[in-house]
Amino acid sequence: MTNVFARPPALSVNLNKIALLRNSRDSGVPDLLPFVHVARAAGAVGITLHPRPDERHIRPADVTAIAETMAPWRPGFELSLEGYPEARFFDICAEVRPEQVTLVPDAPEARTSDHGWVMDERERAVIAAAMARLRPLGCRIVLFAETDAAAIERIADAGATGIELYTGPYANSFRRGEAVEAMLETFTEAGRVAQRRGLSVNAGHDLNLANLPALVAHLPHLAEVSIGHELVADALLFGMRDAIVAYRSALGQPIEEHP
Ligand SMILES: CC(=O)[C@@H](O)[C@H](O)COP(=O)(O)O
Ligand SMILES: NCC(=O)COP(=O)(O)O
Repeated sequence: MTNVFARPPALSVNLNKIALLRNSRDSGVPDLLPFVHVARAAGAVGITLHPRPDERHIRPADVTAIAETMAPWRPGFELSLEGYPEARFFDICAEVRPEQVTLVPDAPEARTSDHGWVMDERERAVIAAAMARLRPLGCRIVLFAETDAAAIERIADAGATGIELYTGPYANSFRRGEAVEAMLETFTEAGRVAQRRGLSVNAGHDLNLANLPALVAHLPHLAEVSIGHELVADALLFGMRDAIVAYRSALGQPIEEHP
């Protein structure tokens, strides 16, 4: 299937790994704020931040400072926060009122986000409480999801705005040179289920310049990808601006000539 009619997906730049490097010393270097300016100038749709409970990378103060930096350009240049639905995270969201919140089912000690919501009875209760807290903020409420049609249906029943499809296993198989066509077809089917239920479709985790085009081709109406780890790794090699432009090109976005 080719994504020939829908608008190319937008790119939100996740700065977690810049913060991880910053936290390895007490100098405050690298400062995150210049990367916000570069991301906007390079055509990203916004910034994604994941203030985890252990503050291994993004801290609440980073969210506040980045929101203030972005203020003149919001809501067009979007702030997107990711996190587990608990009081600390809700307080951060209430303070900066992001355009989008993506809820992940991560345990506090999780090494990274490595699964979506199954929406069993316990999780449905957690999400219902989260919806009550987040809806008044007026943000899009997205749930991290796997390509499980039944779970996506339950996410729609819970009143979410959209899903973010977890792409970690796909990226891993792609990296190992394994056949991924079957996985891509499951993304296509998951996208169909989401679209039928009125859910927007985002995607994320371990996406990179090599594995993006096939995913985009198999996910018509993919609205947005949020990318951090591999984009920052590429930025170490060829600069943040050029990395963002390369990822936008891999998404099929028209690249305007920069002066
Ligand atoms: C939800 C997801 O896949 C990522 O956005 C997540 O934020 C990655 O977290 P780490 O950067 O802590 O691995
Ligand atoms: N939601 C995915 C994200 O924000 C970044 O994930 P990754 O590219 O760091 O794996």
